[in-house]
Amino acid sequence: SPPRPTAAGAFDYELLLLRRSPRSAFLPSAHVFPGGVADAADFSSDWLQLLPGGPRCGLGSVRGECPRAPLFAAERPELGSPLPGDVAFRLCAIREAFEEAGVLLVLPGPVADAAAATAATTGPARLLPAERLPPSSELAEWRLRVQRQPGSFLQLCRHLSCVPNIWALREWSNWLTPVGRAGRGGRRYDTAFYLCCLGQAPPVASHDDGEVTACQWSTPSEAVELFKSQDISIAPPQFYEFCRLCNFTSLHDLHRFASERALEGCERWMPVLMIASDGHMQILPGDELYPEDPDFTGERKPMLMTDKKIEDLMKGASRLHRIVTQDHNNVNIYVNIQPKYKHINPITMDFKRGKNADCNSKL
Ligand SMILES: CC(C)(COP(=O)(O)O)[C@@H](O)C(=O)NCCC(=O)NCCSC(=O)CC(=O)O
Ligand SMILES: Nc1ncnc2c1ncn2[C@@H]1O[C@H](COP(=O)(O)O)[C@@H](OP(=O)(O)O)[C@H]1O
Ligand SMILES: [Mg+2]
Repeated sequence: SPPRPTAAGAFDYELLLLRRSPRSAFLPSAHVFPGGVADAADFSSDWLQLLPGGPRCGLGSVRGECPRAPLFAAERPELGSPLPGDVAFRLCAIREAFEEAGVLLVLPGPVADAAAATAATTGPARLLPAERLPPSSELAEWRLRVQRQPGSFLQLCRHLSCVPNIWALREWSNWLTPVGRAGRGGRRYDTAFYLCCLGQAPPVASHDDGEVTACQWSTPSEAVELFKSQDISIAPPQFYEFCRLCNFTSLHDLHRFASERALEGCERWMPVLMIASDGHMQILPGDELYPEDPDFTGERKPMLMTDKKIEDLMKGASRLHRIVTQDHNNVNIYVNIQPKYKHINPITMDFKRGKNADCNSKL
């Protein structure tokens, strides 16, 4: 989201947060980023008629030296899809943002080639001006149609002579639901988080009164404060990302960082739960307690149990990368390892004492 006048040192951008329905089967009432499960329509070969040619439809290649996360590495042609996963996931993210929040991230089409895509998306993105959009009642009808039938999103793009702006999204992180946190029917998510900076005033976001019951724009530190004061509930991945975004008060700096960093790809993180006598921890890769051979399916050792206290598990630990929960809103991130993939560590703070643990913290 966009620059806006603020006091010196304050954030000049806000994040779009959506409150999930209390009836959701997974994370009811939690605040999350827009998004959802990829649909077969996101992998349709029909998209190739709208997107520029080339192996990745004009997306630059990821040149990082570290291996690609499995979600991105999967050979889609072998799975029956002509579109690379990364293209389909971006189409899914843009479709879901339209369905859930009514925000339509598209560019006037056609986008001729990779060079045109790059040129159009170097700086923070812009949405279509109102005069390029149909009347709001017509757009609302399209939104319902897409909610019912995800394939209608392609028809909408054709109707508007537009292309989903897949190039505005920057690969940011990849979270796999811990085995011990699976939802109904064992449901888990391998979630790609993309970051998109908009160089304009925040667009109107409207909830769908179904899956989503409220939309709000908040700065990263406001989101953390709302969580601390128990005004909103958020899951560990979103909490981690809010604290990571707290490093950036300037949209421009965030956009530059995310654009350069995205070329490295990202690491898939599956937190491993450790239940202690007075709380629990989500252990992340790089922590000295992270298992060498984590149980990704839950068949062997879905979570670690100890009768030690959290304090004992923290004492003397040298490599830390963990999210520690002592009460539902007393959640702290401890990290002292070097981030991989040119990423940045979250700003950490000690919520219990109500002041920042990191003396450089901007929170
Ligand atoms: C799971 C989503 C919110 C998507 O749901 P939808 O398809 O829209 O119904 C996803 O966007 C998301 O945020 N995924 C992040 C990864 C994940 O699985 N997060 C939940 C972890 S549960 C957890 O850790 C609970 C806890 O320890 O408190
Ligand atoms: N009116 C409503 N109230 C609660 N949840 C709803 C809803 N309409 C849709 N959903 C849920 O939102 C999820 C779709 O999310 P997305 O498309 O973002 O992945 C589905 O969850 P399930 O997958 O648990 O059925 C669906 O049931
Ligand atoms: Mg969703």
